[in-house]
Amino acid sequence: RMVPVKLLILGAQNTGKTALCVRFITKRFIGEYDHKKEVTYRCSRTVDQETVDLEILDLPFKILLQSSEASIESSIRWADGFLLLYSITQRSSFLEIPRLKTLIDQTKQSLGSPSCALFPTVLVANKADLEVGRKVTTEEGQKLAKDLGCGFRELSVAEAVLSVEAAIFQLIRCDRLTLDQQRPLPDRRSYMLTVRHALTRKLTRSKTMQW
Ligand SMILES: Nc1nc2c(ncn2[C@@H]2O[C@H](COP(=O)(O)OP(=O)(O)OP(=O)(O)O)[C@@H](O)[C@H]2O)c(=O)[nH]1
Repeated sequence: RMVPVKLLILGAQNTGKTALCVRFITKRFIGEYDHKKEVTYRCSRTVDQETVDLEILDLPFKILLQSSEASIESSIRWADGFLLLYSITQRSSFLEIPRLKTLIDQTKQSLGSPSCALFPTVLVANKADLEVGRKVTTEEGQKLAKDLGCGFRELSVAEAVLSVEAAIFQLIRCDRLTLDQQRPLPDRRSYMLTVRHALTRKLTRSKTMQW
């Protein structure tokens, strides 16, 4: 694939969007960030023996709130796949997810895309290390992901780098699958011919076996 895969990370304030991006790019966990602006991270990774160029856009929640609808929509239109983040310690961030998913679906559908299955999305439940402060169960996360038709991962950006990679790789694999589905179907006539040839061969063989 020549063009980079473009991923957009969305979620409520303090869910760990920037921490996740930085973890993925640098493999390090950095607790606090001064900047609160929109950042696009660029990198290359090997996924299933294939090099993939990536662009990951981190939209801080404040910017999301202040932005005009048009500029959020243009970020959504730009993206090939979405990571929706909430924190297991912040119930309001979990409740924010369906609204964000609806925004994605409406924006993509307004482009004339036929189905929401065409927009790979993974729901990420972050801060799994803060078990004592848990406000959203794993089952609730799984159920929401199922209802919204997304993948699901519960992880801790603070504790594990591999699970962050796994979540992003899952999204890239979904994206690839989507591209495969969008490939044109084989020509109907040549397909019918293939079936006819296969049937003829089978019939001839069974006749030979019978007689
Ligand atoms: N304990 C714990 N803290 C985390 C984890 N991930 C992020 N944090 C902390 O959560 C806070 C918010 O992280 P950010 O990455 O700035 O969150 P954000 O979603 O980018 O926030 P906005 O820019 O406000 O939208 C920071 O204090 C992080 O150190 C995690 O897995 N575990």
